[in-house]
Amino acid sequence: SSLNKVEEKELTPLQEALSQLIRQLQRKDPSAFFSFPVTDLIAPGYSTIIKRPMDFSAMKEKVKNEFYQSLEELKEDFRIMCENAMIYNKPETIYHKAARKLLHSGMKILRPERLESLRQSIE
Ligand SMILES: COc1ccc(Br)cc1-c1nc(N)nc2[nH]cnc12
Repeated sequence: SSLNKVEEKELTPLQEALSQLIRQLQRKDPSAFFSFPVTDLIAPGYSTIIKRPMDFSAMKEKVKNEFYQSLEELKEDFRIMCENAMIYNKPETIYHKAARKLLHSGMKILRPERLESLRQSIE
């Protein structure tokens, strides 16, 4: 109607699939360490050490703005996000350990066969 100024935009099949994958991945981050960008306040010097910051909110923004052209590009961002935490944080920290655990569970969710069948379902 003319009242709702903000147009409801339909999600494409790719956006639907990407959003579903992000939901599944976020469930593997119960502490929500990866929900939002890491700030230099939280992690001193982070922005000088980490060249390609990534977090789930940035991924969702990229889905919304149709930045991802494939499921693989999401997998790459997910890997970068986990690797950033393992670069900045020492191995004995909870963040390094959480990132390692998240990476392993995420790679099962994003395993090639799974993405292949999902890709075929949205072609
Ligand atoms: C958004 O980041 C956080 C939020 C809340 C809290 Br408590 C910690 C972090 C955080 N801290 C550090 N050192 N490294 C990270 N890698 C991903 N998360 C983090």
